Amino acid sequence: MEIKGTFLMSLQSTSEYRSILALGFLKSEHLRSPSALSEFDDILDRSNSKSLSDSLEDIDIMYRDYTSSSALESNELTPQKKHETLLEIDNLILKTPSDSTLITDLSLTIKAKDNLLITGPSGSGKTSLLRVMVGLWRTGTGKIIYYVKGGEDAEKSISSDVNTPRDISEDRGKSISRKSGIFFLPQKPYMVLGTLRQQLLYPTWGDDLVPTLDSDKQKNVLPFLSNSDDMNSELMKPKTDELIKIFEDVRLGYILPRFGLDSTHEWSSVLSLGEQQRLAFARLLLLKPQLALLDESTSALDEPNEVYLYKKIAAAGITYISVGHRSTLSNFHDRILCISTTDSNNEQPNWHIEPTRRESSLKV
Ligand SMILES: Nc1ncnc2c1ncn2[C@@H]1O[C@H](COP(=O)(O)OP(=O)(O)OP(=O)(O)O)[C@@H](O)[C@H]1O
Repeated sequence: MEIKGTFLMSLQSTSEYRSILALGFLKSEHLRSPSALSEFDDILDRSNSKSLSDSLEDIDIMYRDYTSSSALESNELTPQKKHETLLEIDNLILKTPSDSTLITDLSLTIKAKDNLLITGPSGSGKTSLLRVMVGLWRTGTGKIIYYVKGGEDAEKSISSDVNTPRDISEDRGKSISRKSGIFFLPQKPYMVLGTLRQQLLYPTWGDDLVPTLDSDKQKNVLPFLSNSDDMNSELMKPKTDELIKIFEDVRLGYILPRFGLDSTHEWSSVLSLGEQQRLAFARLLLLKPQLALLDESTSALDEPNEVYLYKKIAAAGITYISVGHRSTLSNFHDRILCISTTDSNNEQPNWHIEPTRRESSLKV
């Protein structure tokens, strides 16, 4: 995964900026800070001059209600059933904002519990594909359709928010993403200013939190949220004993006696990257989204911890798509999407899908 610059500087186009706004990700507190404002001005100025990338933005992302999935293989319409279609990618041609083609004519369907690993050489476009899937990039052509609960409402909200950024309120942004049932975990998890309790509750129950945008280490993070609007209610908010259990579940129980749940620290400095990655999995296990997009999210973990966490999310019924280089990752996935670098002399698609061969002892 390529990570360069600050979070703000990593926004590549007006659509990224709008997507972030649409998700209510940037809080008004940040927009009031002079340095943040000037960074935003810079971004907008640069974005306005990016007529090339904007003119290339032709990838459609749609959210449909899961009951409309044509690929349902049973007559029962209960969500989360195995074989329920969660995602369809149709004839996707993925380009960078500077118009280089990364992936040619990709079509694939992801069904519940059909976990996909994306591999390929460095620079082939794995992270870019996830960027497109979460709406950060739209450069290229084709369609991405998510089948989620309340999909049609989510679709309407997204298109209107993207088209009318002035009208975007944080609440609307949050409710859109809550409906999406999709959660994106980057390699470097997003640490908010606050307590460990608040780290865990972010982003779903973290309405009072301030993202730490001032650190060079915080970037490229788009927390799409989970199950339903109800998730945000105080009633659903996890209680202290549940939070403690989740820390134990991701093998982070040992940090609680050290810090407690309610003291504030600069967590991106205090916790190792592996600990931050486990904390991000704790958020995932609290939210239990339908689909998780994992971009080298276990890269700083040793193999036993990686196996353990994948087993946990599989047991929680979360379907996932991972990007990663480690060969052991194939043990936790059903299929591999292999992307190769594009060759202008070859008209064949630069990708293929193959089943994984798993070591039975490591299967999740
Ligand atoms: N904003 C941008 N404008 C132009 N090109 C870009 C931009 N961002 C990334 N790229 C290029 O797109 C290509 C794919 O990048 P990407 O990060 O998707 O690769 P990757 O397969 O995830 O690589 P790695 O395995 O090293 O993480 C790279 O050549 C990169 O330089």
